[in-house]
Amino acid sequence: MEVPLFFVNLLNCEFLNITKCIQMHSNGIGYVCVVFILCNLPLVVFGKEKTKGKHKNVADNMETLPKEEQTEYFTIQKEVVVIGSGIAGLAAARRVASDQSNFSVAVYEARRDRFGGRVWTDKFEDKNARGLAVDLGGSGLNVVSKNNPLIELAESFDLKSISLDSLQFIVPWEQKVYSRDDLSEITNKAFQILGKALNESKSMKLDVSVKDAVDEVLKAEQLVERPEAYFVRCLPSYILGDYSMHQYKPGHLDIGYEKVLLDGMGELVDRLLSGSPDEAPLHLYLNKAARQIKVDKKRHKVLVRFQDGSQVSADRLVVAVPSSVIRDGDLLFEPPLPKHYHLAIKEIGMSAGDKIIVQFEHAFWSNDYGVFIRAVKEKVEIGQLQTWINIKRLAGINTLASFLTGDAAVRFEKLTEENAKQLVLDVLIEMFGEEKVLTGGKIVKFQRSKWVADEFSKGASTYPKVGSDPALWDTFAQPLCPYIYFAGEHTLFDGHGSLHGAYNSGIRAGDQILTGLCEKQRKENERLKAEEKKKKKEANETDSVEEEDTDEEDEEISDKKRSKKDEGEKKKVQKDKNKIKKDKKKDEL
Ligand SMILES: Cc1cc2nc3c(=O)[nH]c(=O)nc-3n(C[C@H](O)[C@H](O)[C@H](O)COP(=O)(O)OP(=O)(O)OC[C@H]3O[C@@H](n4cnc5c(N)ncnc54)[C@H](O)[C@@H]3O)c2cc1C
Repeated sequence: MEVPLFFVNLLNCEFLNITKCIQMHSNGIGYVCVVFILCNLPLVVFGKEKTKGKHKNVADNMETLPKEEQTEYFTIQKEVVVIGSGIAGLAAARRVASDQSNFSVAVYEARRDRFGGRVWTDKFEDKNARGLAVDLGGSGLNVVSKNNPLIELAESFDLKSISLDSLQFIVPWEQKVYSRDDLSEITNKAFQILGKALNESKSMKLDVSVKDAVDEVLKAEQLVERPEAYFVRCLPSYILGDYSMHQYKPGHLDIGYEKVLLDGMGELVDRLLSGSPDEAPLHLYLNKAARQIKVDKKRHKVLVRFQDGSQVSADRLVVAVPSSVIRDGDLLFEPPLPKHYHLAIKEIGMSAGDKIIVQFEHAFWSNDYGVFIRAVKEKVEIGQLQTWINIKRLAGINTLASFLTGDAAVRFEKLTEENAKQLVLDVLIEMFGEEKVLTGGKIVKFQRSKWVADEFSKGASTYPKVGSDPALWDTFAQPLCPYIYFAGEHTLFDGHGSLHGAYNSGIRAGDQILTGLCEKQRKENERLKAEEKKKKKEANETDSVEEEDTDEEDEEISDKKRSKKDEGEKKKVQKDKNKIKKDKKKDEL
């Protein structure tokens, strides 16, 4: 065999030349196996003896295939790389791993010490902590969403879920506390206000924020100082300030997140990684922050370069990092993302949101309620520690968890640990009174997230800003065929900003790869093109046939004309002959 030429071809991944090279020199002796390590193909098997089936005459067959499929023809397993080990990335990887005979999959995660992304059951400080008591990221499973597969998934993993029930609404400056029937009257009225705001905004062409639309209704109906007004102003969509009223649906953000897992949401992502007993664990690489994604058309691969200088190549890539990471150019694409992807990522809102968890020596709050909501008066307090979850009621630990949303989260992240703790105490004193809070003793544990400052999340979750269109989210539902696929809560509108949305997007990306969406689309495009070409050709042929027909018709016409002319001429000749005869007779006479 012409060894140097073979290697030149191998280095360039010129499969067609390699096969020809081997065919020329193997003289039909058995099979030749080549491991295309350089080209990152797992195994290629072919031979001349095999007369039936796929490998009968490889070189000839290959020539009939498009270049891109020449690689695929030989590849037994396609390599899939997933960037980002949030719930979306893990769902995509798990889905792809379900077809092990055709795909191998590996997940690369930027963080050094954990996976799960915005799901973070932080057991670092207390390894024996009940997961729920240390959930610093997404934890509530939406029960009103018809599209929430996580409830069933948690059940299949035998994870116990519990419901947050019994709400108490506290209006501190009025020293009023509402619960049960009183509260359901307030919440009903609050949602009537929202409904009115929604209807009025729908009649307007221009979109407005939930906040502005609600404020308008409150002002018009003189409800500003009513408890239902205080309640509606506690809703996250109001707090965010620029949440689109046109795109508003209560279940997206404000209601339904009532079920939590006793062992924490981290347990669910653990199971996605490790799999059920009959599944193999996923391959996960931590401390691998992707920096650049490069499509290598020559090799029909996509390369991922990491911050540490290493790189991997893959046949298919799932990008499951938060939208903010792409928006800020922390992950570069070569060729660059198409313009409409950039536009979408810029227009999609990213909320600021955080959680705090505080454990006391003793519980000083009532265990009759699962959730406490605090109304606020001052603008600066909007979104600041308004909703509190009673972990004691759920897991028997003297712990409360609370949230920061919008500007309040950004400010809170900048506070020192001491100042943050002090603010928490101040708020609790306002809600429950100093005397009671003092009975709680010391703070024994204080944990908080900083999702905005975190370079791998840069915020809590996506939401529709005033004037935005759901189609922005769906932009990322479409892969950059055939190499790059997207997953993440920011890649589908139905479920954006949620755990179930992230999960569903991962399953979608996995399915797009498994079912060969891009290949199908390419074939369909080719079919349409061929059809169009055929139609054009047929149209041309009809034109020329028509032309031929016209010629014949013309000929017919001219024939007729000619015969008429001939007839005319014959008649004239006859006439002339008769005249001559007559003249002759005259002359004879
Ligand atoms: C405080 C808070 C509370 C929430 N509460 C709820 C709730 O109760 N219910 C609910 O449904 N949703 C909730 N959410 C939203 C929910 O957590 C998210 O929608 C969901 O977790 C997003 O998952 P994801 O996989 O799309 O993204 P992520 O979980 O963010 O995953 C992306 C992954 O990519 C990694 N990454 C980033 N950059 C790179 C890079 N360059 N290279 C490699 N890896 C990279 C990140 O580290 C991360 O692991 C909450 C979110 C927050 C922050």
